[in-house]
Amino acid sequence: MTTTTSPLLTATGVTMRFGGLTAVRAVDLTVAPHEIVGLIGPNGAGKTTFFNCLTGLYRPTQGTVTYRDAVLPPKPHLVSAAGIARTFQNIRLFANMTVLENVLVGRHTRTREGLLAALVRGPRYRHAEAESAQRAMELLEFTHLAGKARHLARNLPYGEQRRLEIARALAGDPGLLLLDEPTAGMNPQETRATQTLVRAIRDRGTAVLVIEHDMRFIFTLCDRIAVLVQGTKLTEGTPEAVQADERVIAAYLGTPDEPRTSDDNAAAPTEETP
Ligand SMILES: Nc1ncnc2c1ncn2[C@@H]1O[C@H](COP(=O)(O)OP(=O)(O)OP(=O)(O)O)[C@@H](O)[C@H]1O
Repeated sequence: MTTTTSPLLTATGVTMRFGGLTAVRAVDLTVAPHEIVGLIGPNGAGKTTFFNCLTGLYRPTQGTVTYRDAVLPPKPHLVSAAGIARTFQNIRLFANMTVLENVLVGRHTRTREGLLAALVRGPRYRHAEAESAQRAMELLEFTHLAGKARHLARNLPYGEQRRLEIARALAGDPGLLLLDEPTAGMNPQETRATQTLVRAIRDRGTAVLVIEHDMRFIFTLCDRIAVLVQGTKLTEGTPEAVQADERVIAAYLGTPDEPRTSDDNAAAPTEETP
């Protein structure tokens, strides 16, 4: 579903250098409301580094990222407060907290009650707390985890832990969700369920940008796909166009290529440590 409305997210000329290594080079990308955009590329292409530039974990060496027309500051908490949520390649749940508590943690960007209010536990705080709990339960229903709300996160099967991560990311009511390899380690059934879930997330009004190595997943799910190779955007287009592009096939098959760019006089890294 490609739309003509103005983009939610616009990355312009995003470059990220680590010393002499240019991990991401002048990448432009947009995500429109109601879009599912895929980001693919061989191992080490710069996909996660690019995500880290979008979500404030890294301050890009060059380039800007805007969300709803405002330039995003390179601070993760400000990016999530602005309305962008993400999941990570490796599971990052609070293993010894319940499923419900994990989602409630994700609500903190939406609740404005401070520490004092929490200590006093006045009516406004209790109202906010009840509202958060209700919203968290709705999200657990949506992700088919409501029956496990009181279970410890560490006791969930792998596929459900990944779904819980998505539920937690959605708890801040983001306008854009970034998923980093959401189906890694999943069996085919779990992968199909994730595909259905991502579509449902989009249908509820949250745009999605997804990194994934599972090509069947990406090509059947995304409205548009961008291909990164050695830090540079090789091409971008519909799944059909990208699938038919011989340069993409060559990049994956590993035709002899130029070595990764190494700028002797590159600037020192300016990223924040994640
Ligand atoms: N913090 C860092 N410091 C130095 N180099 C880094 C850092 N993070 C990533 N790199 C390098 O940048 C390049 C891109 O890595 P990145 O993890 O972004 O690729 P990727 O496309 O996400 O790979 P994969 O598909 O394997 O997850 C790699 O050469 C990697 O070694």
